Amino acid sequence: MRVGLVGWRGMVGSVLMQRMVEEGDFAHIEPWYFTTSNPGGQSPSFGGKAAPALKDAADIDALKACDTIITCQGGDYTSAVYPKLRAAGWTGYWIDAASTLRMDDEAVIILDPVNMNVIKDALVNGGKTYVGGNCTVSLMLMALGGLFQNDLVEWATSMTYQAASGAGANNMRELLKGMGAIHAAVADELATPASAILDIDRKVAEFIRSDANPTGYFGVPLAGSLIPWIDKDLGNGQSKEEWKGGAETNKILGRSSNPLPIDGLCVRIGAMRCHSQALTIKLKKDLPVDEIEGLLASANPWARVVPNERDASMRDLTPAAATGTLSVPVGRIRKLAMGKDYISAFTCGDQLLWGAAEPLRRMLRILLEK
Ligand SMILES: NC(=O)C1=CN([C@@H]2O[C@H](COP(=O)(O)OP(=O)(O)OC[C@H]3O[C@@H](n4cnc5c(N)ncnc54)[C@H](OP(=O)(O)O)[C@@H]3O)[C@@H](O)[C@H]2O)C=CC1
Ligand SMILES: N[C@@H](CC(=O)OP(=O)(O)O)C(=O)O
Repeated sequence: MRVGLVGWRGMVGSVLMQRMVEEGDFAHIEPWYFTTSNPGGQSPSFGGKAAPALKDAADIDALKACDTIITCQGGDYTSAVYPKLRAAGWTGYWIDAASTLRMDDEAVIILDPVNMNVIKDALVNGGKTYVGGNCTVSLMLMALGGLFQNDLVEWATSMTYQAASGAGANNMRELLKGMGAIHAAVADELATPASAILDIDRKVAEFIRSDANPTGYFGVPLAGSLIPWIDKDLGNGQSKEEWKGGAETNKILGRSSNPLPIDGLCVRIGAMRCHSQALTIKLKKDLPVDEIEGLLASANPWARVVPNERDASMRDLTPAAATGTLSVPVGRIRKLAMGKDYISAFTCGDQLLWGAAEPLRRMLRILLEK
């Protein structure tokens, strides 16, 4: 299978290449690398596989020569190229990280540990367009698939703690610069054990609010603060990121005609690449906590139940523990005071792996093994 790779050197694309090398995917494909900035340049040789010189990512004829195209180039690229390619008669498989096509009828949102049935139905019916889900949605479903897949959820609300990486590489850099600049603003006082903590705090607050604090990418401070809005304002009090929680979850689960109410607030915090979320879930029936934990743990090999205990939660249920791993820890599961069928849960996971690159890579494998 000739596979066109677009966006391979970006942040999501780099994680995808890394995972494809780790899993030996390049042994099964003929890679053609595309670029928007350096046509004719030398292609990389991921997985030890040589490839022709970089092709122009706007060249429809070159794209048409691919059986499958995987793009992590972004929504603008998808909007510009995908309609032209289909209009030119291309019937290959399009696998995309961008949100542009997600809600189109012809597209399936891919998260195979959760919706392999939906993917297989689409393949049988000739579906050719497969799009990775929103990172927060995918991570929630990887963690809580055991409840959703067994139709045990009446409604759910998710309050998120989303990492800087979701906004892009430059935003990750800005977070780190902000952390460093805050430290520098009070470095002398920190080096002096006798200095007054309220003086340090006042200087930090002044610095965070000052023009010297780097805020060019986020628009407001993130280090030492948080941002309670992610993505566009839909004009009804909801952010687009919050809307995706309900819309995409229901589409992934194949129940757009009978949707579950899923909503919440999405918040950016100063983590690097792990999104966390705290959930309140109304179950359809009263289930014992150990049964719930069993369902979650057995739903897929990556959901890892963390016992609802202090030490285990502090050690294993954090961005620091989950970053760079495919494991999706889920814990803090307990009955809430509202009633026996109300539970809490907390989960976190690497938003560049299950949240972005991994479902694309696995979709390619599904096609190769078809
Ligand atoms: N960030 C995220 O968490 C998620 C992102 N996505 C989707 O993936 C898309 C891509 O996101 P992301 O990977 O963060 O985007 P990046 O900005 O990291 O990369 C996108 C493209 O920018 C070009 N580029 C320009 N300068 C550089 C540079 N210095 N280093 C690397 N690439 C550079 C590359 O194209 P070229 O080689 O052609 O020059 C690259 O493919 C998003 O637009 C979104 O649609 C989906 C889920 C999560
Ligand atoms: N919006 C997500 C990242 C992202 O790219 O989402 P989407 O693939 O739905 O556009 C975040 O900021 O954390």
